[in-house]
Amino acid sequence: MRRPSLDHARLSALPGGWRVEILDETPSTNAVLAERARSGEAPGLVITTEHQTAGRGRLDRGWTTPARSALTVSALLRPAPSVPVERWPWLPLMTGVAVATALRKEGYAAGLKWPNDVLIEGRKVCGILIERIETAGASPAAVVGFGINTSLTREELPIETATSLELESGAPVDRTAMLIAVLAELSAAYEIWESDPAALARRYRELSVTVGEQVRAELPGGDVWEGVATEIDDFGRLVIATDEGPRVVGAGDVIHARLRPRQ
Ligand SMILES: O=C(O)CCCC[C@@H]1SC[C@@H]2NC(=O)N[C@@H]21
Repeated sequence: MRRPSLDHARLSALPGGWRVEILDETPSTNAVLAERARSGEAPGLVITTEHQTAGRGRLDRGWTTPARSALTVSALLRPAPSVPVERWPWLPLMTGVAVATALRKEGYAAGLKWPNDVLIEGRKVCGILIERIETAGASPAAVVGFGINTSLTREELPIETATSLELESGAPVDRTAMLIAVLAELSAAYEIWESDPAALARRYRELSVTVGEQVRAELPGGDVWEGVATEIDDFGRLVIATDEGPRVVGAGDVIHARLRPRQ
């Protein structure tokens, strides 16, 4: 059965100033939006597609999904120059807060695996990739990309520790409604990011499913640290109690010992 398309009409006038453009097919919504950002596009533009064929993932991985089986979305922000640059690393975590909050309001038991994977019952349902784009004559842009698996079947999942909303709920997902809900939460989380970083950190910590877990952190330089994740610090980094003492992780891949493959 053909999966339903996004509903242009319901996405045409959204609160928060979001302007949504829907592409039938594109290699990567982040790539399209980054190009628009470089040409000086104003914040608020959202690019989504029915079929992303060569999406970009974290750590140079790919992110490709069958047509109409996911929400593959990129939203353009241009933080005010008055926001300190040290707050930028919180943007991916902020996006995780927005997606997890939207999913929770829809009844999913969503949580955040550090830094910004959204999990349901230990399985990944959404990945997030933020790209910073320098723009001549304007403040730098953040391309906020997220991919939510909405109706992927078990056979279509890229890895056995992934899931989709429909696999979790057993019910069809209205992708248009879900996109509207996530954009509303993105507006709210962005406002908190701009005005009250401590409140954002509190919200992130409430949603974290990594703190308290036995984890293995694989760092970009090749180091591997194992231990219990003890906290998210004020810079959004993960602190791990290893046998050699506390270690602070700013970037890398974190694997939960208890991540469960779908049976
Ligand atoms: O590796 C991850 O977990 C991050 C995946 C991010 C995928 C999204 S889908 C929409 C946007 N466009 C891209 O090319 N990537 C992001």
